[in-house]
Amino acid sequence: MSRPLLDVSGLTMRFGGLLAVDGVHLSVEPGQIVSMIGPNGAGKTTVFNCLTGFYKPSGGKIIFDGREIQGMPGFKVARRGMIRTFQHVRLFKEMTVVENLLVAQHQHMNTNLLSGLFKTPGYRRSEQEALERAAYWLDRVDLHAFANRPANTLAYGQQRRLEIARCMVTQPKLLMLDEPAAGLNPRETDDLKELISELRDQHQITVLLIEHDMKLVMSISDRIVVINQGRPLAAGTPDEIKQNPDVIKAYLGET
Ligand SMILES: Nc1ncnc2c1ncn2[C@@H]1O[C@H](COP(=O)(O)OP(=O)(O)OP(=O)(O)O)[C@@H](O)[C@H]1O
Repeated sequence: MSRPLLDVSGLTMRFGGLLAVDGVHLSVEPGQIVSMIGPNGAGKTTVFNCLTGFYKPSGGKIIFDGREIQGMPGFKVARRGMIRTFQHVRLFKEMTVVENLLVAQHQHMNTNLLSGLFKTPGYRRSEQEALERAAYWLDRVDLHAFANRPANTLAYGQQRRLEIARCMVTQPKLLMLDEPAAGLNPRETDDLKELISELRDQHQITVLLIEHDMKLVMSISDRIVVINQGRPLAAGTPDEIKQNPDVIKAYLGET
């Protein structure tokens, strides 16, 4: 078996007296789609926040792409290739669709103020590559026709797809999606499922997903990790998780 891209052990996050995440372990192999599920308030988003450097975990080890990253600031984690979306759409709403994709790449571009001021050949090359990547991903998410529209004029499902494109232009190693299907209609959810599968199958992207839509989770995931009250409850294939009595009791039984 290959080395996991992400290997989390004993992850703990305490907010005052509340142990929101308590000894979570998680392993994600390259090229897999792994879903994290659990009831509301189980600690899933807190795990995401710890992984991506938004929170400094109270304990535990996070190995990403062979390096320990626990406690590393978010911008450094992002530069190492761990990129996420949020539960609520966070686009630059007044900017156009394509501008959103260019801004995202600037943080990752190998240029500085001087090269930008003097428009050096290296800077121009980077700009050109950024534009080409933006065009490529706009095609993939079916938004090319909307490139020059302000992001806030897009339908909700399109904004969600733009967020994924915005992650993809930064060429991540791990794409983390926090409830990407929330608020989508069944048709948009199907499109999303197709897009995420395409990312894995055609672009070899590894995906870690938080999602409440069980139909989507069960059909798309290679592995599922279940968290309940901050603690790991079960991990396995969709079939194993569907049949796990603890999971049925804690989570699926509720729906
Ligand atoms: N910044 C914070 N300060 C204090 N408590 C927090 C903070 N963030 C999360 N919590 C608490 O940690 C617990 C886990 O919350 P979290 O949002 O991680 O759950 P979740 O599994 O993502 O839930 P949902 O599925 O509803 O999004 C909750 O009790 C929440 O109130």
